[in-house]
Amino acid sequence: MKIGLFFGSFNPIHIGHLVIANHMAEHSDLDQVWFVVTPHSPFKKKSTLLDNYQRLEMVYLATQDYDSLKPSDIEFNLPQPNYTVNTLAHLHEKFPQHEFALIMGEDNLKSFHKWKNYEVILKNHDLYVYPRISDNRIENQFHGHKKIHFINAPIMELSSTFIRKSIKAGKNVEPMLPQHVWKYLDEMNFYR
Ligand SMILES: Nc1ncnc2c1ncn2[C@@H]1O[C@H](COP(=O)(O)OP(=O)(O)OP(=O)(O)O)[C@@H](O)[C@H]1O
Ligand SMILES: O=C(O)c1ccc[n+]([C@@H]2O[C@H](COP(=O)([O-])O)[C@@H](O)[C@H]2O)c1
Repeated sequence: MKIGLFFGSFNPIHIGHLVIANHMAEHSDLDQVWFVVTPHSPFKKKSTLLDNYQRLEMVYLATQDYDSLKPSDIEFNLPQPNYTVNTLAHLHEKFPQHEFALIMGEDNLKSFHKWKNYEVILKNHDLYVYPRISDNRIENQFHGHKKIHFINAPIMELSSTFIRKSIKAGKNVEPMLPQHVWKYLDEMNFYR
């Protein structure tokens, strides 16, 4: 199978993530999309992060009704911060029968040259890039690259940061979250 990996903190997972992942599964040659819950992203502070298993539970709740979308805890037992190149090597060993591609927003492609061993990632994997509004420009080396595929998914300008801040300020965020996720985080009093 060809599997697209959507890496993120998912703190919490929101409708934006789900729309992009579903679009990739439905409108590209990817058979499945796995949401890889990252314990500690290399460029992010850990301070506002919920526990790994609580973030995984929310991804599970968001994806349970979709056959082609799956949660993954593959990074939970790998060294931190989690470098994607290491995770890809680990996945290749564990699932030699699958082909793994990376899903990322245009914003992340603009800083992709700062990722650990990004040349190795590009040598061995396809990148599926969706549009995202952001500053900066895509490096020349990535224009017309045969491993980089631009997929015309809808632009969803939501962010987990905005959702967390809104909850803290007592605002209603229900429409921005998959329904089961909203119920769970409301019951658990997360981000208040
Ligand atoms: N609204 C969105 N549309 C498309 N991609 C998104 C959206 N929000 C986040 N992403 C991308 O999804 C991946 C996982 O996102 P992440 O969990 O880091 O969410 P985030 O909403 O950007 O989080 P935070 O606001 O906490 O930094 C990242 O590659 C991020 O760029
Ligand atoms: O491997 C790297 O050097 C690297 C650097 C930055 C980000 N990443 C991955 O990209 C994912 C999205 O990053 P972020 O910071 O936009 O949440 C994150 O979960 C990491 O898995 C990976």
